[in-house]
Amino acid sequence: MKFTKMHGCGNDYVYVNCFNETIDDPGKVAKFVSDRHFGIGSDGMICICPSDKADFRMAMYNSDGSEGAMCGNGVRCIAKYVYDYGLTDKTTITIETKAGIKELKLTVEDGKVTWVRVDMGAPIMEASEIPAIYDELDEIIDQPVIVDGKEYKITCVSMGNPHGVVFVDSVDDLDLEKIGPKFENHAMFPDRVNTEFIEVIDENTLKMRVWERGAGETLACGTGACASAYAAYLNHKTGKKVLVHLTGGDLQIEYDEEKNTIFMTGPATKVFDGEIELP
Ligand SMILES: N[C@H](CCC[C@H](N)C(=O)O)C(=O)O
Repeated sequence: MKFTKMHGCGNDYVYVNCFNETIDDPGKVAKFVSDRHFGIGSDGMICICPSDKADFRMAMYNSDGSEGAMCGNGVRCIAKYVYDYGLTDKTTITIETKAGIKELKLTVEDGKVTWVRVDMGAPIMEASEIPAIYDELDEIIDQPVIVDGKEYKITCVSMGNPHGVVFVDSVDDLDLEKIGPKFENHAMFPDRVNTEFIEVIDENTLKMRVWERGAGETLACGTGACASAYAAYLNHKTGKKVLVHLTGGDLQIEYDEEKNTIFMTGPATKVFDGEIELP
């Protein structure tokens, strides 16, 4: 199987051009290639597929083989892939995902895509749609949750995939390996959850660490940065536009209230091309 290793702010995936490759059991292949010792090493696998509704279609799989509906860093990298490899010459493209069709605007320098702005769509707060269960609440905003004997306050947002946003005093002090899985598998999230731990630096800046559903701690999460920026705005901690410092880089997130949509702008980077024999 031919592949390209790419990342957005260090959130790395194995990208497969499914115009040329056929993958019978993508969940199993994702698990194999993601292994950092016995495989290629990545947070998961992303398939770039034809679409009858948009220019391209994304299918994303976590490193544990589970399928995710949406991936913010992934759609930016697909934009770079399809432009740089000549699958399109358009600088505004649409990508179909399991969370709807996203529009992306590409910045091209010296013939290559460097930067991508994505219309990520509306944040979803309805608990049943996330899905998240908290008493009879329709929306879960700044609610106490006890994890590992400690009380945290959580705000739940879907960006097409489920997120729990937790504001903390310092993200550096967290033992994510210990608390991450407890949030991910908490009884309030029937489909598990991606958890963002957020330190508010000032009204324009957030610092974030993430424990992703199906992948563990990753260096960045685009949908998570959007969910966190919206949660920070809802909780009156920031304005509508913030810079999010993630472990592997920065993303600019802007909530457009009039359109009720979130714009995410960030880098997309190719690491290398390769070929792997699948077991
Ligand atoms: N890293 C991705 C999100 C992956 C989400 C996945 N872990 C799930 O929802 O199961 C991003 O940049 O948005």
